[in-house]
Amino acid sequence: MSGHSRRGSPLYLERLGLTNYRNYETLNEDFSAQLNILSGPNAQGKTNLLEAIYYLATGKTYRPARDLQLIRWNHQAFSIQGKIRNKQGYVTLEVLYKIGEQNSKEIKVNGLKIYKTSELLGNLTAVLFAPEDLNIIKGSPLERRKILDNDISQVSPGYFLKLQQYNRVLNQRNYLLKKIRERGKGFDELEIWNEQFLELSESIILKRINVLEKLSPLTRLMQRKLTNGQENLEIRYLFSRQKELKLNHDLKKVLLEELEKYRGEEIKKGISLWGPHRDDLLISLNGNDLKVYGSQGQHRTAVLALKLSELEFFKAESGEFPVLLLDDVLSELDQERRGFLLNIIKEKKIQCFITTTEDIALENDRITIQKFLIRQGTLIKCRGGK
Ligand SMILES: Nc1ncnc2c1ncn2[C@@H]1O[C@H](COP(=O)(O)OP(=O)(O)OP(=O)(O)O)[C@@H](O)[C@H]1O
Repeated sequence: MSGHSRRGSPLYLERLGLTNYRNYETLNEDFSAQLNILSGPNAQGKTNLLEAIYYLATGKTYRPARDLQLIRWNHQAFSIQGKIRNKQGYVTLEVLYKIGEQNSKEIKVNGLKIYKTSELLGNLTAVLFAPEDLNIIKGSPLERRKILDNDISQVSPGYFLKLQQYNRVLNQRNYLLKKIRERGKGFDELEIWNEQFLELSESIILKRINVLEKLSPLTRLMQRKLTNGQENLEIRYLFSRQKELKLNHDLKKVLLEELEKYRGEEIKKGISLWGPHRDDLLISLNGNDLKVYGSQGQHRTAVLALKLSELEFFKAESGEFPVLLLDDVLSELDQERRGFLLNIIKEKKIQCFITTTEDIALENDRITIQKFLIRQGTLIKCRGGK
């Protein structure tokens, strides 16, 4: 990596460049290391910009879209470039996606092509908070697992690789289970795949529980701070959506028992019925399942607490706070929570991008605010910052 060491300085995205990305034809902009406010009416490109930053951090979009759909309409390729300052010094990241006979994606770190997305991870880390994050509480188990998987992948690229391997093994195992159901053949092969399935399941679940045992106390603390000590938030790992798993449990034994328990049924149904892809998180407030008993406001506060604890988690794991992307959520928070959030951003020196349709007044001194107006994929920097 190039550049001088910047021990203790905050990580931030200094410059972002876009070419034919969503509704941006070209963009080349410098950002503040602290607060960047992106304001504009609906459908102008505010979320698209946050999405591009998140893409640079994770190598994929977080929205339900394929790479192909990110290319500006009637064009053949998109690119995202970022100049990042992190503990390594300066790092440049670049993603280029092209339509061709074989659609192709190229990622470069400091100008050098990398061949695995896992090598991109960790250069720029990001936490996103968007309105749809309420689904973390209300939505399917997938929404809750995604939090863990996305966060862990950013700080442990090895975990990201394990997830990719797991998905391949899972597909293969499902294919075999179906084959056995239909033709009654393939039992020996299944045993071989089961070995890998067990090994990967163990390592993924172990890492998730490990991280959760760090994240849960942080979230609990944040929730207490946000509610003047009134609410105790707890997050627990639910194996197969029902069994609570902790670090001190004999995971190998639990997994082997599950394998035996579902053996017949899996063949009958032709699909894997257990594994990390079917686990869940139980989020409870003062002992009650938040999804079932919580009010809308409690859901919102819990998600905020979770997001804030993710920031601390990244700091503890990588030594740096991530970039915080707040998509249209500030207006959803009351004055007190908004102040709490802004104070954290200021005190911890976290670079933050806030999108908004309203002109938000942020009564906050001692923080550098750079405002931008977004109009149809064009950024207009407001002079004087504020
Ligand atoms: N591949 C694409 N090519 C061109 N334009 C696109 C593409 N994908 C999305 N858009 C356009 O981007 C715009 C949406 O941008 P974005 O989601 O960033 O809106 P926003 O400014 O965040 O709005 P809101 O306040 O409503 O959330 C829409 O006008 C949409 O048509």
